[in-house]
Amino acid sequence: MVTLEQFRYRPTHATRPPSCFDFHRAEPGMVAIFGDNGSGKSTLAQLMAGWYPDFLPGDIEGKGILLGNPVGQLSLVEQSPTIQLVQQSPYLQLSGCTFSVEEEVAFGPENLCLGEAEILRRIDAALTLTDCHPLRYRHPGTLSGGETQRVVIASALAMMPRLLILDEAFSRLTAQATGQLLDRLAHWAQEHGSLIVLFERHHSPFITCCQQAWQLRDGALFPLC
Ligand SMILES: Nc1ncnc2c1ncn2[C@@H]1O[C@H](COP(=O)(O)OP(=O)(O)OP(=O)(O)O)[C@@H](O)[C@H]1O
Repeated sequence: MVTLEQFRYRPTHATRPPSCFDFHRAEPGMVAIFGDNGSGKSTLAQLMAGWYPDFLPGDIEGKGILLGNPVGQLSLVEQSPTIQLVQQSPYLQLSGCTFSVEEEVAFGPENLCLGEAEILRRIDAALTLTDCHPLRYRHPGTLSGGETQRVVIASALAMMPRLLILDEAFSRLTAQATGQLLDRLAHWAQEHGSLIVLFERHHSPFITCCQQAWQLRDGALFPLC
């Protein structure tokens, strides 16, 4: 589903040599990439989410394939039905143009021009998985950080992506909420034939839910399991 072979990304005006990535995952499931602050996690997450070149200007080298398409071939809009990225700051990812959590989660599927019944089915499933049903009629602007983070994850799930990238997407959740959500996401990935890639600083509790893991260090990925 994702292959990077001797893949290098050199940002415009880079101040350090480019990292060189080797990563391969052909099966659905949940995997993780760990790295310290400044190791390049978010940049790699954005590359895997198809942000090059629209939001990641620069040069690439090597082989990079996302869901069968070479990195940089499709625009972000073309990739949004199949690839979703959730980042660390949830407030920056709300659409800003909806008046309820339900509308917020419906925003993506509505843009896919799906029928009403399918949109409602997706909203229900996403709200259930993320425990967001009690928030359904709340204005997104009134939510806490943790609630907003769960709504942003629900919005990504409602797109039913084949590749879901979660970049420190649990930072505002309690340990208990994180554990429960990880279990559910691991099941969801298997059930839908999707790949979830977690980007995190600490191994625990993430590594135990993942089938494969890598450490991002000194500009390269080292397999952990
Ligand atoms: N492939 C690369 N080549 C050159 N510079 C890079 C590359 N990847 C990342 N950088 C630069 O390194 C810095 C840290 O990158 P990034 O934000 O991706 O790391 P991070 O691990 O997500 O950090 P944090 O955990 O602190 O959020 C940024 O200034 C980024 O532009």
